[in-house]
Amino acid sequence: MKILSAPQIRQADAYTIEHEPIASIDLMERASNAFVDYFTRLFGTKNKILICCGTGNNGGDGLAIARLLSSMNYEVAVLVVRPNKEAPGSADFEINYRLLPGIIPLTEINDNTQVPEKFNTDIIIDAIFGSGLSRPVEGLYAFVIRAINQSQAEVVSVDIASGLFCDTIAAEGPIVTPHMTISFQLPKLAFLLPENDPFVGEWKVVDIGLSSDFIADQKSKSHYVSSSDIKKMLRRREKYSHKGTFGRALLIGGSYGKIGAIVLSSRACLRSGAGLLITHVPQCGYEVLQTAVPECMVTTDASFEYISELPTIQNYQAIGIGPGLGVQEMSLKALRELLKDVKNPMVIDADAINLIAQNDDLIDLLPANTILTPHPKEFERLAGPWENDLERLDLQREFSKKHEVLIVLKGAHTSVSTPEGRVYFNSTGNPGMATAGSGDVLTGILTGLLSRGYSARKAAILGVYMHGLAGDLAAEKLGEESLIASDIIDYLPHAFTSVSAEKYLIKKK
Ligand SMILES: NC(=O)C1=CN([C@@H]2O[C@H](COP(=O)(O)OP(=O)(O)OC[C@H]3O[C@@H](n4cnc5c(N)ncnc54)[C@H](O)[C@@H]3O)[C@@H](O)[C@H]2O)[C@H](O)CC1
Ligand SMILES: [K+]
Repeated sequence: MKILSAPQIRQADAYTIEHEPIASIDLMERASNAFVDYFTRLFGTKNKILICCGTGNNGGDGLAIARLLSSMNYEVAVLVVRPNKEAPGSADFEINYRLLPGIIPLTEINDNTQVPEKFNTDIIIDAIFGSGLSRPVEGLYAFVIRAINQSQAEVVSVDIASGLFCDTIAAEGPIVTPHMTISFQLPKLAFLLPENDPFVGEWKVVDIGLSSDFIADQKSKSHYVSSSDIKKMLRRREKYSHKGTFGRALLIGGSYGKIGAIVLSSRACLRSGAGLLITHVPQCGYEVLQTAVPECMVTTDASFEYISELPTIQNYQAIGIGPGLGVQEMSLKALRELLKDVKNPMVIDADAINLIAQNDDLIDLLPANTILTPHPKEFERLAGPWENDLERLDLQREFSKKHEVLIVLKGAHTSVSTPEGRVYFNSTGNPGMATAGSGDVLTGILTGLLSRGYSARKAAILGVYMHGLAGDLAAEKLGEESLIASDIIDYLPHAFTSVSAEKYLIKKK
């Protein structure tokens, strides 16, 4: 799913009106219906609702929502915020103003003294500003937003929290801090920047039927990975296949006390479709691996405690290195040797990333399309510091372009950047996955998918999605608190089948 900028959304709006064609007021009605449809699934008629409206189209939505909810027996009141008494609202605001039934209490406020001290309501629907915000909020609007934020009510924003820009980090000036945002058609970039979290809350995108042709034609550097994107990517295991078909994977890692990391990667790699896996570990890991992962073959290093040399690396469709590796001098030597020789698709994680960050010569040795999987601290070691999330995103994009690698920056909405400068935000995963070994599992999945023949871009997007989905399925059963990395592996088969089963059903029709 593409992420469009506020100006692109405005154009999509205008294009739909002209080409569907549909009257702008009818499109507003459709959007309001879509909002109400989702809202009423979450909140019953027992709740008292106050709808705070600006006088643009976001406010117009608010008025239509008020009318629709009232017709469904919700107890609704409307507050219109209009600093300049004489200024008319947008055309569609004014139409919906006239359509507002008399039974809905309507208050208009024009200056700060009229802002109620306390909102006596269960839910506030925030429809002051939407995607048309053009400058930070001040004056009367600021007063109202502060009052909304201080209220005890549950706050639901229409399209986007009032005061938040669609395409960037939070501006100065007050911004609504909603519990939930119900947004139209496409997610906004602002929803995916962690520091905006207080101004987004939970969010849901509802379809309002903007032109799919127009959206398909738009250039966008940012994408949000949806389950339908994933279904299109997933390959079928062909009937006449054998274990060689799915490729040979090599994992390198582990050190004394950290053999568990490479065990997790190995198990995840095999669960992600690799045909054959060879895991290279220091000698101390031999029995552990053979016992914990009987399906993988094990080769051992000359060193007992650390990786100090490489096995042969030819004939592998994918190599993953890093989990549990450590940053010993001898392991650095082995990594340097690997990078000098390697032509295979590769995944680089954990201490292998730290070693690259500490040794400037290594980054240029990475083959094009290598996947690196840093968490933010590791990425900072690689690419330097940033001031805010938007800067971090730019840095990630630039790093990928400059070094022709894919960066999988781990976190909520893990972002995958490609050498073309595109960024794909993941839509699965939960806070329970912030647990030891979760990253090792991801490295295994990515290596497995690469060995299976997926391109680096597809392996990264798909792997991150499946990792998150397995974590979500595990959390559904086990809860987030107790989730451990092994659970993610245990639920990987369910993640793959849940996506592929739907896909094949679609294919059969
Ligand atoms: N996405 C769609 O296709 C649809 C969106 N709808 C809704 O329309 C809003 C966007 O409406 P718009 O009229 O363009 O802007 P706003 O309502 O967000 O703002 C109104 C108006 O306010 C002025 N303004 C901007 N910033 C400030 C400020 N800081 N202080 C004071 N005034 C400000 C500016 O002139 C704006 O134009 C979208 O979010 C949806 O809710 C449609 O209903 C359906 C189709
Ligand atoms: K809003």
